[in-house]
Amino acid sequence: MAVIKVAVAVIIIADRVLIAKRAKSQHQGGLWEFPGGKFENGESLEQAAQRECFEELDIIPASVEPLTVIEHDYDDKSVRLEVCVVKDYLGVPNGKEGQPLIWCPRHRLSDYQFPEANQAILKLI
Ligand SMILES: Nc1nc2c([nH]c(=O)n2[C@H]2C[C@H](O)[C@@H](COP(=O)(O)OP(=O)(O)OP(=O)(O)O)O2)c(=O)[nH]1
Repeated sequence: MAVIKVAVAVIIIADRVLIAKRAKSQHQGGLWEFPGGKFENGESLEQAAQRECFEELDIIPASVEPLTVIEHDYDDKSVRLEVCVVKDYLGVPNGKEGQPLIWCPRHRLSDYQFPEANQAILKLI
């Protein structure tokens, strides 16, 4: 199975993390996620995270720090999540694709359901 390479941005400001709800129609739909999406040709993690944050949220990350890489096989897809932490950005976050957004206190993240691959990220933040 081809591995889908995904840039994932964990946006943390004042101990709150920005999470978004995936649309029902998407892979892993209905679950909460960290903003991000598939890499385009030749992009670095910083470039992909900046593009996805702008496309999905109307913000431009100003600091992008690599956090980890997670490889995970779902039944129907294999993903490689390249995860970064964003501690500063330009703009005001807005769910441009109609996706619900929540600034979740870090200690409340366990109240939300994330895709299985995210468990490894949740342990690190
Ligand atoms: N963005 C994001 N994707 C995640 C997370 N956890 C996780 O397993 N994924 C998986 C779900 C999808 O299979 C893949 C991301 O694909 P996507 O559909 O969001 O990417 P995209 O916005 O570029 O997609 P597209 O609709 O433009 O095709 O990574 C996460 O926290 N954030």
